[in-house]
Amino acid sequence: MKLATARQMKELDGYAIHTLGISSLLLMENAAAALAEEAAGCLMNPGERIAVFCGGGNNGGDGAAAARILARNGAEVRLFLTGDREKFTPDLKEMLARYETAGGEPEEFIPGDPECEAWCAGASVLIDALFGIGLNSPLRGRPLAAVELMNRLKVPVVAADIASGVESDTGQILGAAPKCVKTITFTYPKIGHFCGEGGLLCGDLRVAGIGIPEEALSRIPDKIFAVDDEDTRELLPRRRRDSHKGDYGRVLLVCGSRDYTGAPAFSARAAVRTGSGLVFLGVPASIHGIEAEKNDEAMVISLPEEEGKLSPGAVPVILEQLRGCDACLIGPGLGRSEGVSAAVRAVLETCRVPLVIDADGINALAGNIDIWKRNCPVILTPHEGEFQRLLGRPMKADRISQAREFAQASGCILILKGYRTVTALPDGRVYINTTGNPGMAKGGSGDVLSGMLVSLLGQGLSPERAAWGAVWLHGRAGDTTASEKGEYGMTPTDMIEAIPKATMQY
Ligand SMILES: NC(=O)C1=CN([C@@H]2O[C@H](COP(=O)(O)OP(=O)(O)OC[C@H]3O[C@@H](n4cnc5c(N)ncnc54)[C@H](O)[C@@H]3O)[C@@H](O)[C@H]2O)[C@@H](O)CC1
Ligand SMILES: [K+]
Repeated sequence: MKLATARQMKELDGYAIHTLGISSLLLMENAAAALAEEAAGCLMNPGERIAVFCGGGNNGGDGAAAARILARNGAEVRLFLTGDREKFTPDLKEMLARYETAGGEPEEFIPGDPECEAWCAGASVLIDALFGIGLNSPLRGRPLAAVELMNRLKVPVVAADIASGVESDTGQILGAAPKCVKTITFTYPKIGHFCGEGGLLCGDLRVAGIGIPEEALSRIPDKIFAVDDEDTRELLPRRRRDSHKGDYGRVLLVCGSRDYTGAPAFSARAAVRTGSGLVFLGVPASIHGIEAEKNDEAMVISLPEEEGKLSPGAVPVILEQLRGCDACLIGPGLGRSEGVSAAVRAVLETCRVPLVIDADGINALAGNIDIWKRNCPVILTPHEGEFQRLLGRPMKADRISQAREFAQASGCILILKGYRTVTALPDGRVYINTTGNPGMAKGGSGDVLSGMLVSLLGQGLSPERAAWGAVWLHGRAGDTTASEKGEYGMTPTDMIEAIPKATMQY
């Protein structure tokens, strides 16, 4: 699902209005009709109360027009204004005039007014039309008081375009924002509906067309996406009836240390469950027996080690194993040592097939290995802590900008894990994941993801599709697990067991 930035939306609206000659008031009426329909959906009967909070921009204009439509349909509507009248946009002024012509009386919102608060407490729905994509500073004064009132009352809030106070391009809250049951957005969803706090506040999201023609819509570049069911429909390769295990990839996983015996098993079992033909798991010699015990399907290879971690002597064995493999994963549970750094460096320089570098593989890269020296597509899968170590400094911008900048500069695909994991591609495209839940926030989850990812790469998916596809599928397996076991008790092992169900739609 394509997303738009605030600037792109403004350019698109401007193009529709000034170049195609579509009336801005018509666009606003269309937006308001969709908003009114959603608000009316919250009523038990048409005569119930609705409070509409309008700001001084065109988002307020949507609210004013929706107020007129709802009142005409029999609702008991009050419209509260929070902006300075002198600064109202022309379209808001026109919508207020139409509201008055229809018999409505816009009121000034007075913070703390007991009569207003008591009336609003008896409403069936509140409409938040304070700010949309034009928000440019933290909420203060009357708009802030209106948001605080909305959050205090136990009345469902429906947002016009985006919850006011949510920054459209990042999802960050500027000052405060209402918790909404529904958001009705126009033309394209925005990043702020999926990322950051904004993703938690918008409630059910509906996207309404407001009459901007197809030819104009294509002006928004295909750069930012929220991955949805539609995008992943054809994700996995078909398994032909006459195929054999060689058709589903040989993958090499280099993982584990004496202190981390779970990570290799999570990754290897996840790769098996995601459909790999052959999984080779290279681990330090001292845990070979443990891993062999844990993994029936994977072929466990013993690697030279020192004190439970890979030694430089492991490098030639790993490189030998790498030959003939279709994809490689290095990192989960390796710990930190000279041998680990040597192995990561050697694999990076030698590998000719897609390479996933995760966890301690990323830590080994931080500061001392040049990731530009490589001959294969590289996918890095850090969480925020690992990412900052990789950058060598704290993140200074929002997750999306930071991830995109890194992917473009390094030429690597970056999967920045966390709530709404971001996959950034070297060409500037960014995919925001929509699956997953807090039950997955447990040690071992990341190892499951990297195993699924290397499996998809081995099965021949392009590195781009494998990256955002594995993240989505991993979240889906997590969601299936949470629905069966609950978020508290679910484990990475449960998630691995849920991968088959998560892949069953294909
Ligand atoms: N023709 C169009 O452009 C359409 C616009 N529509 C609506 O218009 C919205 C965008 O309208 P605007 O660009 O007027 O912007 P907004 O209505 O989002 O409001 C921003 C206005 O308030 C000011 N402002 C920003 N942050 C503030 C703050 N923290 N405190 C006080 N004032 C602040 C800004 O200077 C700006 O004038 C969309 O989100 C959408 O709801 C829809 O009606 C569809 C068509
Ligand atoms: K709003």
